[in-house]
Amino acid sequence: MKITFLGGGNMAAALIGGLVKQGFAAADLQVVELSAEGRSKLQGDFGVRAVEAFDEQALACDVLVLAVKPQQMKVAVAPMAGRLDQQIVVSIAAGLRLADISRWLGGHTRLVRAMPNTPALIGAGITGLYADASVGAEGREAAARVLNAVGSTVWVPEEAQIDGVTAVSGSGPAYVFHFIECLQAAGESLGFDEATARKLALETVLGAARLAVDSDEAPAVLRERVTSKGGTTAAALASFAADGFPAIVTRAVAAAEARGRELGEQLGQD
Ligand SMILES: NC(=O)C1=CN([C@@H]2O[C@H](COP(=O)(O)OP(=O)(O)OC[C@H]3O[C@@H](n4cnc5c(N)ncnc54)[C@H](OP(=O)(O)O)[C@@H]3O)[C@@H](O)[C@H]2O)C=CC1
Ligand SMILES: O=C(O)[C@@H]1CCC=N1
Repeated sequence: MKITFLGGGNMAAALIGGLVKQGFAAADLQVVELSAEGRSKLQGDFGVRAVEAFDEQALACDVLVLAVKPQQMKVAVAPMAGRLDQQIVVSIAAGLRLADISRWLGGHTRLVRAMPNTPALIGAGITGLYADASVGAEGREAAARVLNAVGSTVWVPEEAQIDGVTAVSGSGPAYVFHFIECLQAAGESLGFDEATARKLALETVLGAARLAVDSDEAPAVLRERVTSKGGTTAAALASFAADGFPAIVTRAVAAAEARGRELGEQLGQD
């Protein structure tokens, strides 16, 4: 399967790195990337063909992954308008709706919306997928194959739910990194040096996530098992509750979802 990426930034590099690690041949992967520095990094790191603008070779792919920023998409896809045929086009852009992308592409409808996340780089991504009704089983399989190479996938039945996936797992790694930063800073405030505090925070998040993934029990049950009555964890969790932690998370995720919808509405007017 030949895959071309439009845009070779953070997320495309995570996907390409993941695909290469999973055994996809670099010769089957291409990138169209404006920046010369970006192109030479992708060529150097992964051995993929990287070009500045679309040419026939870049167009001759089975799957075209649109990986530029939402605000760059309309201009970036213009050179392809009316030149696509059987390619499955997978947009990973936050917010952008398939109807708008289809219009910018001159009416191409073999479109899939995907929302991956950066752990794709280590094969631990999670991607939400939604396909236009005109995409058959083969097209859905092709899109899922790309994303399954870098982690797991879930299909959602409504396109609007991709904004929810974006808010939970697309942006989610940043929330977890932020929590790690805060836990490390809290450790440093107790007198640990930076390296020790980071190790304590990182290994805790890694171990807890692994335990939760491996367990049949709900995270709430695992949490209760750490929480001795009248003990230290109970004191910390009471402090979280007093500060409204669940509501803080709910509001943050709602803000991300609303921003996705807003981006789609604003940029779709063009
Ligand atoms: N980062 C993440 O965790 C995730 C991002 N996404 C989505 O992925 C997309 C890319 O995000 P991200 O990788 O972070 O962004 P980046 O800005 O890192 O990557 C976009 C790349 O595309 C290049 N580019 C811009 N215009 C063109 C063009 N016309 N032709 C070719 N290349 C072009 C940019 O160059 P230049 O910098 O010079 O403009 C840049 O290198 C976004 O739509 C985002 O919503 C989805 C899931 C997770
Ligand atoms: O912040 C963003 O808009 C993108 C989409 C999900 C993660 N990064």
